[in-house]
Amino acid sequence: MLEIQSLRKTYDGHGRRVEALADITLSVGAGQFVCVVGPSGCGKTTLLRCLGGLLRPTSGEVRVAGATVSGPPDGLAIVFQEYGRSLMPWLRVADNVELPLKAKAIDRAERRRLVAEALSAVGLADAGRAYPWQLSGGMQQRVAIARAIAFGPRVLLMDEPFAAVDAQTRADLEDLVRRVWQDTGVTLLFVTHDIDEAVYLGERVVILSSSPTRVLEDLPIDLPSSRDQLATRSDARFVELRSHVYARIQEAKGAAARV
Ligand SMILES: Nc1ncnc2c1ncn2[C@@H]1O[C@H](COP(=O)(O)OP(=O)(O)OP(=O)(O)O)[C@@H](O)[C@H]1O
Repeated sequence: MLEIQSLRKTYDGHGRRVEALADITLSVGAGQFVCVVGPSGCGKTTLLRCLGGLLRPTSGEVRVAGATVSGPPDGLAIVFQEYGRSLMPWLRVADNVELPLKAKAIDRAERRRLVAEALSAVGLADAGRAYPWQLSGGMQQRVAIARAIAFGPRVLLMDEPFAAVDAQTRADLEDLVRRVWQDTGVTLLFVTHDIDEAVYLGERVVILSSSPTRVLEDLPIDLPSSRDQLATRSDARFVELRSHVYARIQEAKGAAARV
């Protein structure tokens, strides 16, 4: 479903040249849940932006569902970290969730049904008439997730979506995303700097190197598909996998420091 071939992205400007991505090759099959981790500043957001058609690669190719990405692809939704900036403060919650649906050829009754279903899936069935600023940060992020679900994407990209919420809310949102993935069969690429989160959520964890950024390792997560915040995180295999990812990232940071 997602094909990234020899992707390179260099930013040029104001006398500063940054090679954000050196050479990334990666593919994600339909319905897979892949997490991407890497040292700070290694280009995780740049990678998602190239996939979402928001940035043009310097070279290489990105394909979504077989088509080369040259602008935002059909059937692709993105959830960003800054929920505060991604929701329209002057629109009620239900209208925020409905907004992207207006671009689709579906009638108002069906749109309303999809909105109600998505809000109920994220536990906000009774918040439709509230304004985003009347909700807590975790609730606002759930609205952003509801908006993505209601749209019915084939591909969902998430860029550190839970970085700004408290630990308890974060755990609830992680389980919510696993549930949405299992219920909808959406292809999910989830960027995070949190190693535990990546191992807990994904079927694979792709570890990126420091700049110049490449794929250091594509690690299958052989944990049972039913995950639980307490049982999974104390499982010996979970501890082994997270230690492995941690060691690889430390190694990458060490290699970068020696350059
Ligand atoms: N618009 C831009 N113009 C110039 N340089 C940029 C731009 N966006 C990102 N960069 C640079 O590209 C590199 C990768 O940035 P990016 O935000 O993709 O990394 P990241 O892995 O998501 O970072 P973090 O883990 O801190 O969120 C950084 O060195 C950053 O300074």
